[in-house]
Amino acid sequence: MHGFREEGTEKEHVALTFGDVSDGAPVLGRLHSECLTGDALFSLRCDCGFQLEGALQAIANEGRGVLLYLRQEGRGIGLLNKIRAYELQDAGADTVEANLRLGFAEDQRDYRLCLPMLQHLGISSLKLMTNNPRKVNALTELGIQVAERVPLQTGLNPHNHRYLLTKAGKLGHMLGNLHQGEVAED
Ligand SMILES: Nc1nc2c(ncn2[C@@H]2O[C@H](COP(=O)(O)OP(=O)(O)OP(=O)(O)O)[C@@H](O)[C@H]2O)c(=O)[nH]1
Ligand SMILES: [Zn+2]
Repeated sequence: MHGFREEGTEKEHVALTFGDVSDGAPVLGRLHSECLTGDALFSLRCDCGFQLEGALQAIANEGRGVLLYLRQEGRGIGLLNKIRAYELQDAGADTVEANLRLGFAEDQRDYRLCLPMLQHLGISSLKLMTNNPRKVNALTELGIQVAERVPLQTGLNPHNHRYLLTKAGKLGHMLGNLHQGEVAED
């Protein structure tokens, strides 16, 4: 485990590595944005906890990989604002509309902080586990090669179905099999 402090925000980020990641070959990796509710409190409103567990399992299976745990709670708006956004969503807004109503962009994340973290670890090429094209583009622009995008689709349930549809429809996430009929109702 490697700890990093971001200049300016003073946020503390963490990298977990498994095996030798600095030999130059593409590394199975995940940029995971903090989600206290999903990652630690088992919320079913999103897919974050399932993705975190799935990514760590995949890295363990591969015997080699990296997870950057980025303190970008709520797509960068912070925990308390995410709770406010959830209240708006309970009143009918979707996840993007809620952010906009609170005066934020739909996605406030900035991935530039990943570059010094990956450089420190000797990683220049990733097999990136994500459904989010913005992460692929951001890393590529930073000069990190994305040798492969590995889909990370897991945790679909009745509570996050609408949220995932919005991510696919408005945020460009590459998610297949989101049809209502395939979701068991509770
Ligand atoms: N503002 C806001 N943030 C949310 C909401 N639900 C989850 N999040 C945050 O969204 C971030 C995860 O982003 P996602 O869009 O789910 O996934 P991603 O990281 O972009 O893409 P993947 O790599 O495919 O997982 C975490 O920081 C969560 O806290 C929501 O309704 N509103
Ligand atoms: Zn989440």
